[in-house]
Amino acid sequence: MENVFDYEDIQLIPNKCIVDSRSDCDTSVTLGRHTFKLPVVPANMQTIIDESIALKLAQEGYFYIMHRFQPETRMDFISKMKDKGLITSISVGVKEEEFGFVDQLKKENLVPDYITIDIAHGHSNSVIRMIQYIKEHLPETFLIAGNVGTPEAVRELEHAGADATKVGIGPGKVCITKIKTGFGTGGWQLAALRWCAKAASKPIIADGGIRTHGDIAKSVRFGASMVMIGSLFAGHEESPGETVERDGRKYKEYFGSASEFQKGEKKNVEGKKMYVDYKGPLGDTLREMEQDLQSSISYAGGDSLDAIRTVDYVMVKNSIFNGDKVY
Ligand SMILES: NC(=O)C1=CN([C@@H]2O[C@H](COP(=O)(O)OP(=O)(O)OC[C@H]3O[C@@H](n4cnc5c(N)ncnc54)[C@H](OP(=O)(O)O)[C@@H]3O)[C@@H](O)[C@H]2O)C=CC1
Ligand SMILES: Nc1nc2c(ncn2[C@@H]2O[C@H](COP(=O)(O)O)[C@@H](O)[C@H]2O)c(=O)[nH]1
Repeated sequence: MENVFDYEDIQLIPNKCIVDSRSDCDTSVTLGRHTFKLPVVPANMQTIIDESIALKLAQEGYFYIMHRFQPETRMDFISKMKDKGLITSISVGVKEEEFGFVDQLKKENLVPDYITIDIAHGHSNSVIRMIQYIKEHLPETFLIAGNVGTPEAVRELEHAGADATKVGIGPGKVCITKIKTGFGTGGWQLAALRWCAKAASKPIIADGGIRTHGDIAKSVRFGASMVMIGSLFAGHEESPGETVERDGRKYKEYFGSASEFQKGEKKNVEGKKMYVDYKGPLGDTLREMEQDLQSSISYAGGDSLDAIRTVDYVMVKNSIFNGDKVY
């Protein structure tokens, strides 16, 4: 790796605009058999998504991935979504009982449209075994596997049968993997995405480290088909986390999936908890994301996401905010 950079080190270079209004720009993206309004998916974390947010997102044409931290509710969730004719998208782990869960899905013919294997260190035999098992028993399901941070890992998971890979180890806002283990893509997530995307033959989901809406366009430029976001989706009215009030201001909790709060014990903790500003309704953020991305497309000189994928860029080395604090 020669070029190491992150989101704030990059600016995309504008091209001549071909639309008369930003609303003429189409932000939709196809992943698997379905097309979604935005190339963005809220993180499959317990303080980011729950069943009612999943329902709202699916009804409104956004991609979602339900988390895996209430495993006993997953069958019922899939049934309810299927009854309403909505897309089903869930997460699994790799422990022994998850193989039984896959068997149960097959037996009851509750085949999810999307399954995400959600593991910290996805470049592992346990993940490869799970990919092979799901592909054997639920071949119709679009399978996302992660997380990884190297081209070798992308190639190996694709070769095992994954339909998409998720890139990002340690760049998350509530992540402490980078501090506790010394490993990961924290601090160079955008460069790692580029490195992985060059090796990929299937879609890549960039996961973690998104701090501004412009980072979504940058992810698309560097090879992402979809972008997974936690912290920017935390703190909404609908967000599952606890709400607290301090000095007249509202905050909501956001904790890591490998935090003590999620695990209920202090073992192999690689995540922390924080409180983020209350942000109001989720719909407002989704709308603003869409408008900002439409504007990105217009600056790229096109009318669809593809225009962003080939724009030129410059490296500005940590200077684009000139010391301003954003978000
Ligand atoms: N994207 C990221 O940077 C990170 C994300 N996370 C999130 O935290 C959650 C928990 O992740 P995870 O701990 O993987 O899931 P689990 O706690 O479900 O662990 C899955 C299995 O993998 C084993 N395992 C976990 N980490 C390693 C490792 N480094 N080497 C070998 N075996 C390992 C575990 O055993 P054992 O516990 O005994 O080792 C367990 O058997 C997930 O939602 C994940 O996305 C966590 C850290 C980083
Ligand atoms: N190292 C850890 N990473 C975690 C944990 N829980 C979730 N995550 C990852 O973070 C992203 C969200 O990142 P953000 O910058 O948008 O907030 C999420 O999708 C996971 O991949 C954790 O406990 N430790």
